[in-house]
Amino acid sequence: MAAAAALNAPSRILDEPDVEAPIRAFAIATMFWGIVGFLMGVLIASELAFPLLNLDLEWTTFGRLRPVHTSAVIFAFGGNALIGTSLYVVQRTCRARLFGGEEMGWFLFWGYQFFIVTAALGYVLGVTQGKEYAEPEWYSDLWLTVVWVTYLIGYGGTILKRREPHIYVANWFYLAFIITIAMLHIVNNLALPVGDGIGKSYGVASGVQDAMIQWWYGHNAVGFFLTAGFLGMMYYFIPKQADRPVYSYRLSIVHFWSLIFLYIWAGPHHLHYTALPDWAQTLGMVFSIMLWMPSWGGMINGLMTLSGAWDKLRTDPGLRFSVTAVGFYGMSTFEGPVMSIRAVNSLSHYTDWTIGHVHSGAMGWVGFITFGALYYLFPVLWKKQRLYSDRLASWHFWVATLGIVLYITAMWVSGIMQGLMWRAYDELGFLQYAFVETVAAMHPYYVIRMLGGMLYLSGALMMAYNLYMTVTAVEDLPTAQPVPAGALPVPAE
Ligand code: HEM
Ligand code: HEM
Ligand SMILES: [Cu+2]
Repeated sequence: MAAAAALNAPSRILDEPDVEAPIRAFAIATMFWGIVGFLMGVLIASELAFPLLNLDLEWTTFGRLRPVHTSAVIFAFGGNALIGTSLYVVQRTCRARLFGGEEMGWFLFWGYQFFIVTAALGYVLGVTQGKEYAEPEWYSDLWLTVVWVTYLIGYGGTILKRREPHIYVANWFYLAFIITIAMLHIVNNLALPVGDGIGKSYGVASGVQDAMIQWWYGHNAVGFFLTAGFLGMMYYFIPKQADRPVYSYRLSIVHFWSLIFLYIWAGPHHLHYTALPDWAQTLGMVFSIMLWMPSWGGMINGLMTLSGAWDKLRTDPGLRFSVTAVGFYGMSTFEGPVMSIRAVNSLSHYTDWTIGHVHSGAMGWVGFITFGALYYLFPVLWKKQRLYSDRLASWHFWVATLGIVLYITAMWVSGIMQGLMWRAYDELGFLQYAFVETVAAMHPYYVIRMLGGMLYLSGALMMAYNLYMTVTAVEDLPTAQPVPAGALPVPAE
């Protein structure tokens, strides 16, 4: 009950435009970086299909642009979505203004954009730590640490000064995301700058310890950035869009604790058949398989929230994105545990199967839950009566879904084919295929993936146009009349 009351708490105290202004900026930045990141994805997908497009220039090669893509979609698109929505959600569910106010919001906004730009510039110029998803060199890392600590203070401070006794579950997920990312970021980036320039450092760990720390980081970046944070989004926006309380509040708490407890141990599934001791690989595998359960618990909780409101899927395209996102979440969290089984991983590792798994989670879950939230947020944040065009949003939905389906089915086929070709022997015990033959066999699938990416990108462009028109062409909400105190809703205790 307390939870439902928190979710429906009146947001009148937040009506002053100032606190919302940085959140509007985060919403715009999410859209902007999303398009940049998807465009980069299409570009590197095209480079894999047609290597000529590398242009023979160091700045435009696949090797340098790939981290521009991954960082743009994860940290710029996903990060702006998470910071923006978390600041929106925490103020409403806590009935408190952002701790640190508008200034804090703007510092976070510009500080984070500055981090993104310094990191991306480094990649293009060849400055990198060479650690996947942790490529930025020490100067960008230090700056991000400052911004992130500010974020923790702003977010935590808002929870501490809340006027609603209960801490709604979405905040738990967001807080786990903020705290864990701080810990991962600091430990994985411990490094000593060397040389007279600023572009080089050595990490403090080496060998297999370094590998383990890197994949403890990498795996939990998936678990806490791409999963926990977006689950916070799910737990706030799906009930709002469906106009129903969370299906089971108790399940959401079980979901939370089991998920964060299990995720943190599963990192070694990225290091099967390496120098990492066998027992650690087995540990990672076992925890990954167990992770299937809380993941599906969360999926069921998200989907069942629609009980009695399924008809809304026909009329609310934003909700359609959110619910399909939860479906993709369920799919990728089933595929992940399967791939973590060592025998399966011996086939899938290093192949496009991994890339397909990544993108059903990334484009399907992370992308779609964010699109759903943006379609909900834009009219609310700009106080508009409605979305400019439901029809266009519907087009976005189908075009993007088709794009994902093309992407991941192409990668399943090419990945499994690639794995099988690598391990094929002839009757004399020689490898049956030269490596270059496997590369040639990938070509048609790389073209299909590129087309899938183009569809996904064009969907995002439709969204950008739709949201722009929502802000500029849709009538404002009538200005709210002050509500007499006696008419305020009271939580049912
Ligand atoms: C237009 C849509 C997209 C296209 C065309 C695309 C394309 C690509 C390509 C070609 C790669 C490199 C694959 C390889 O090295 O073989 C890649 C990697 C990656 N992309 Fe995307 N991508 C898209 C959207 C996204 C989104 C929305 C996310 C995350 C939210 C994402 C996250 C990643 C990650 C994490 C990797 C690295 C995977 C790994 O190392 O296993 N991508 N993408
Ligand atoms: C129960 C949940 C999950 C488990 C157990 C799991 C497991 C795995 C496994 C075994 C791999 C392959 C490692 C390798 O062979 O190198 C992998 C790769 C990956 N997964 Fe998942 N996965 C899960 C959910 C997700 C979700 C929801 C996302 C995205 C939102 C995701 C993103 C990734 C990424 C980005 C990689 C590639 C890492 C890299 O090599 O660069 N995973 N996952
Ligand atoms: Cu992992």
